[in-house]
Amino acid sequence: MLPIAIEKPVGLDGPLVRDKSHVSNNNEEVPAHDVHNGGLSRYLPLSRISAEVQKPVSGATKLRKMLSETNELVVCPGVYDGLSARTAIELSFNAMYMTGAGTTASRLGQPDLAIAQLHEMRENADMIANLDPFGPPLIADMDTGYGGPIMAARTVEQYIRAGVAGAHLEDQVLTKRCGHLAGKRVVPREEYYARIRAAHAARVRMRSDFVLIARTDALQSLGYDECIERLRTARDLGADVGLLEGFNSKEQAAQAVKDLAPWPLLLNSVENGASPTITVEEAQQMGFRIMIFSFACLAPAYRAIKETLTLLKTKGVVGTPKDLTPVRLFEVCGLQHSMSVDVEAGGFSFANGV
Ligand SMILES: C[C@](O)(C(=O)O)[C@H](CC(=O)O)C(=O)O
Repeated sequence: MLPIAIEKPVGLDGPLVRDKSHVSNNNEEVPAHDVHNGGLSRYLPLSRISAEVQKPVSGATKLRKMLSETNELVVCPGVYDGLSARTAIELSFNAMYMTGAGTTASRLGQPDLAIAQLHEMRENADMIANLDPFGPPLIADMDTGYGGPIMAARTVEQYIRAGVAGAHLEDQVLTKRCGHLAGKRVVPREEYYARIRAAHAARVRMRSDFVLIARTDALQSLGYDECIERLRTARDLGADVGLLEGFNSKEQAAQAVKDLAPWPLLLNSVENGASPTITVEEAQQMGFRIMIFSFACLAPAYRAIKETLTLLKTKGVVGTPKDLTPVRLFEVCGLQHSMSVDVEAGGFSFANGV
């Protein structure tokens, strides 16, 4: 189900090469922040580049290999903008998830109700997926595919060109809503299958390792057996991974893994949503292969912003911790790399430091 296609690596062929100091003596990856004091730089200076240095591999190929060559659970924090993605990269997560709910909230200030469309989603995913060509692969939300089969295919093509490693495609009606809200409606089986066929055909045409994740939201209205039927058919139509949205219980989640084995399943963890909280360890034991935490960044960001703005409103101060200097925040966003680009090019912008 998960063969590795031969694919031209996505990323920059030029001077951006991975600093070998990230690899320890026993060949294990050393977290970037341990090496570079804040995950500042993953790139070698031009002067240290030689022929044998590692080239970037596409996120799609990386993700497919994680699924086909290991038994690990791929843990993906849900990121929604540049800073949350940079933070996940700083902490050396193996993969990331771009949440549609978070993209809609942060870019449009709107709820997760089919308001963000393909161009907003693609643009956000493109930015996040390309922050670090050597970084973690990005799984993205592709909702309903934003139309019929033609749009589902177009979405896959655009996501692949943007460097997205994989995405989930669901069976809700086009006027969809967050999977953890009541009142969801799904399209008939054949309409869903046409979306999946179109998405799979697009990935084959693009000769990409893009990981197609079939999601069903049918549990609420049609029940568990219908979900298993839909996912089995999606698998047979070429989907690489399954996602049953909104489990009612831990037992049901474990049962779905068994019923669809050995096909890999993704678990969407939305704390305080429709499903019980399942820990990474529990998901691992159940046999899930990917776990996304959709609200991992969005919910705490809202809380922190609100607390800070309340302080500003009531006390007239912001109260930023002393170590959170502007330089520190810019470092998270690749300041050192930007500076090295200028210096290597003979620029003078940083002759007097920053
Ligand atoms: C996974 C999801 O599609 C997302 O956008 O992150 C949402 C998350 C949410 O709104 O709770 C979903 O589960 O539908």
